[in-house]
Amino acid sequence: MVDSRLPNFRSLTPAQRVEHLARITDLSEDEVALITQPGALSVERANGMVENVIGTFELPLGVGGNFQVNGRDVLVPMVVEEPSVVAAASYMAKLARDCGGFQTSSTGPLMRAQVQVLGITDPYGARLALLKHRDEILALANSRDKVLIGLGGGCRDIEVHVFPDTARGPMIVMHLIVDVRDAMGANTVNTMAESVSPLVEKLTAGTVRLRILSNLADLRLSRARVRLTPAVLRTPERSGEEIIEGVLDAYTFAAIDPYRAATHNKGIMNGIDPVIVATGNDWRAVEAGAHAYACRSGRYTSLTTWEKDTQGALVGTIEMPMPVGLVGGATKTHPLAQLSLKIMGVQSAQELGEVAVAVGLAQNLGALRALATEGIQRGHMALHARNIALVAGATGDEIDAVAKRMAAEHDVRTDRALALLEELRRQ
Ligand SMILES: CC(C)(COP(=O)([O-])OP(=O)([O-])OC[C@H]1O[C@@H](n2cnc3c(N)ncnc32)[C@H](O)[C@@H]1OP(=O)([O-])[O-])[C@@H](O)C(=O)NCCC(=O)NCCSC(=O)C[C@@](C)(O)CC(=O)[O-]
Ligand SMILES: NC(=O)C1=CN([C@@H]2O[C@H](COP(=O)(O)OP(=O)(O)OC[C@H]3O[C@@H](n4cnc5c(N)ncnc54)[C@H](OP(=O)(O)O)[C@@H]3O)[C@@H](O)[C@H]2O)C=CC1
Repeated sequence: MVDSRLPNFRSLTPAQRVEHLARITDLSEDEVALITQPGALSVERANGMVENVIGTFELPLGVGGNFQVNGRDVLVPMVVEEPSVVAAASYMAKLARDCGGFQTSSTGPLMRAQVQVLGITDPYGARLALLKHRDEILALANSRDKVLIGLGGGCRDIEVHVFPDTARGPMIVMHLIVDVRDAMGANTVNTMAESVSPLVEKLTAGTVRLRILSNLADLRLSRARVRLTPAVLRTPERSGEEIIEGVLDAYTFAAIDPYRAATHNKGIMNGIDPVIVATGNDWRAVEAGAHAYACRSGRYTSLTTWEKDTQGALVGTIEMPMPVGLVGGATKTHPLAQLSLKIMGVQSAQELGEVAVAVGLAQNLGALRALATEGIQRGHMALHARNIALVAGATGDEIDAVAKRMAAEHDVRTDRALALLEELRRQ
């Protein structure tokens, strides 16, 4: 079993980190080379993925450490350009593991496809016509994807939503509810939606326009819960109780105010998107689902909840759509995507979604804890300082030397980095 606790990982060189990772996750020499050498995604392969390709664009690949999910240690590959994200997630995962880590669950992998029908005068009558022929519609949808049916997936049900009075006249929207197993499922459900459209037109005497999945994947939810005692949260400067009160104040702000909720949820996605990108999944789909779900009550609010239990411990939860796959899209074409799954040791798309939301919950706590106590700048800017040093032209040992001076001075700016670099080079 992998030990995800990574003490001193930060003080290793990237090569030493990969060596450690390879040892504990059993990576082959070829897999190590994929991580360490540039060009894991060849231009030839990239050219097969999207259009007008002229090259590839690399981003840092880090590892979120310390995660324990349902009692299993998980190393989390994170592709992200923003400093302090990996550190904050690892930090909160370290605290959480002392309290049993993250407990997760999820719904089945059910996606929705929408079929828009116009040109009808009796939308409620058309609804009943579709519901009456539900089995026929399901059979037709399921005749299209033998592989998915063989894997135990397929179209499970239909819903019909009526919009009796729109700017374009009465409209009905039929949803296909499809179990997409280990795929993200967009192409799968879109094919089904297109294939049932002639039957839908026949049954409703209407005209079908759009046939496309819904990114509000509210039937495909992943959930995570974490519980941290005051003793675990305590720092030399502050009691655990004080930190919990601060986190609860911060959460309440996000729960009541959409201006704050947008930033709060961005902090959650700081943790989730890097996992989605590292596994070759469609982060726009996950982002769209997250924010639409955050608005499901009609008011945009927090994707997480934070509360205090009767023993005074902080309890955090998250629930959100997680349309991710282990197959399909770029998950098998980008060589590093499958490697990320191997490092995580996940066996199903559901498990991947659950790990991703656990990381999002940890990330949210990392930001709230910092914001409600010392402020975000100390930890974040200290790590961002390395970026600024690079912008100023620092190389090799100069990067850390310049970054440390700026962090110590609480003055992280490019002009200061340039001055420090000049000073360093004069010595
Ligand atoms: C940055 C820390 C973690 C420092 O915090 P610290 O107290 O200086 O950390 P530490 O040195 O005591 O280390 C504690 C643990 O953190 C991890 N850690 C610590 N440093 C590193 C590092 N260099 N490399 C790798 N891991 C690191 C590591 O796991 C370490 O344990 P160890 O393994 O060493 O026993 C803390 O200040 C923090 O969590 N800050 C919050 C940062 C954050 O949220 N960043 C997100 C970007 S800001 C944003 O975009 C979102 C936001 C804030 O707007 C969202 C919102 O408003 O809600
Ligand atoms: N609005 C959106 O979010 C949209 C997103 N997209 C894109 O769609 C792509 C994802 O679509 P998706 O349908 O997942 O991709 P694919 O169509 O590439 O893969 C799904 C197919 O893989 C096959 N398959 C093999 N093994 C499994 C398994 N274990 N579980 C499930 N299916 C399996 C199935 O049948 P078979 O082998 O017969 O194919 C299935 O239909 C992403 O690239 C996304 O960006 C596209 C349109 C809109």
